[in-house]
Amino acid sequence: MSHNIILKKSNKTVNGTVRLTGSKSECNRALVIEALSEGRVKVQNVSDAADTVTLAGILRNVERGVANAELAGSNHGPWTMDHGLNTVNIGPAGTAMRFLTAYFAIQPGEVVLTGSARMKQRPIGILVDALRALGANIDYVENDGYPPIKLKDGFVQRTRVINIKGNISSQYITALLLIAAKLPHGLELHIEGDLTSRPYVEMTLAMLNQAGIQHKWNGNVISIEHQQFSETSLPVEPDWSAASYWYAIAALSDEAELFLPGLTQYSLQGDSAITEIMANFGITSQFKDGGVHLKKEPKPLGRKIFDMKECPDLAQTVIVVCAALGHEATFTGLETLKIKETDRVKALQTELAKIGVKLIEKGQVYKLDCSQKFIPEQLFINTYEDHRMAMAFAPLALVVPQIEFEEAAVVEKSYPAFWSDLESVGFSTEFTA
Ligand SMILES: O=C(O)C1=C[C@@H](OP(=O)(O)O)[C@@H](O)[C@H](O)C1
Ligand SMILES: C=C(OP(=O)(O)O)C(=O)O
Repeated sequence: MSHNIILKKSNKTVNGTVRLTGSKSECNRALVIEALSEGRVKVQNVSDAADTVTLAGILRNVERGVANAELAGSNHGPWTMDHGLNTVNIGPAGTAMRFLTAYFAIQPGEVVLTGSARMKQRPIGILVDALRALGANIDYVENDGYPPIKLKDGFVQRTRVINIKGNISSQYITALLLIAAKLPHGLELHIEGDLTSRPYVEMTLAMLNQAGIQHKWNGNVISIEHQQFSETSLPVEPDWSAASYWYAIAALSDEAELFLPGLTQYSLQGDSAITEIMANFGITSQFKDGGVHLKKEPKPLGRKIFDMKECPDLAQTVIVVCAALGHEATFTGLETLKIKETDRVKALQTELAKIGVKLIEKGQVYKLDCSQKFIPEQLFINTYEDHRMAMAFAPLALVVPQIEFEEAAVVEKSYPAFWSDLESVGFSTEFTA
């Protein structure tokens, strides 16, 4: 049953402490590393993001044995039995889809990996081509280049050198790096062209390193030899992408003092760049007491050019804040937004039009035009099955008296407590039937 949610805030002051769930990106890497490590690596602080819960459930079931009749026979949860084959449904979880493709490619047994309707439109051909070149047997079940895919038995490594395009999704590269140390001949990954979302690749290598896996990165070549994981635990930091919505709330408030425990200045998460971005909107970040304190300072607005290539998940947050403030900024690095949970560029354009703001595409550059901006009494925001559409527009409730969001549960993908956390600092929420 789906419910919308109505969000209001009667004043523009926001104070409080918000404990964010673990990073979905860190946690999904940690879970795959744990599964590959044969019991050596343990994850600490597992996130309750739905994407992570799904991935953890699948890996737990693999550990218990793919042929487990009870699980395979059930139509509930991620496992179903379809024409005698195990079908694993990862729903809308992009990283889980990509990481599991590499993971299952080198496991014994046959599995069909599928996902939500949107997942079937999110490309995976670059990763499948790379895995096939390595020696995996993979078939497309419906459309070439897209899930669902059938991962068959009989992986035999044919080469250690793989060329891969870097400009579509870094998740393909992470997926390959995660399995690299398990490959009998290791992996030498040659990244062709630009590398998008680079901090996510750095996060992967840093976490592998914490788990005892060494790498070399020279120019565009990353290599990992066949190696054993060491006995260790992988701690997961709270989610900086989730923190970005609190920075946006602070930016649209008159007065804000927020404490986000557990976040660190030298994070593995590239989205910690939100501290530097939001300094342009008068938000100071002070790292003390084991977390970050945000404070709104009365300052003129700062820079007007933002490149989101290294932090694409912050794009919606920052664009909505600029729109709300009438800050006519220019954005680059938005290319990959079109293949995420929805076409985020189109979704932003449609929803911003509801406050008279245009996001104008000129080749690789996007410009906000706020000349016709207006603040309505009420707003209805469509969310397109994209958690970040809901969360990025929620801070607007500091400016618009009442906002209704389609499908409140959409936020569960990465931040299940989002609405209750808003309530805890004085927003009012009401679910509609
Ligand atoms: O590796 C990861 O954890 C992620 C990488 C990014 O994707 P792309 O590399 O496709 O930009 C990001 O948008 C996504 O939310 C999480
Ligand atoms: C793009 C995202 O996730 P994924 O690619 O893992 O579905 C996201 O969380 O913004």
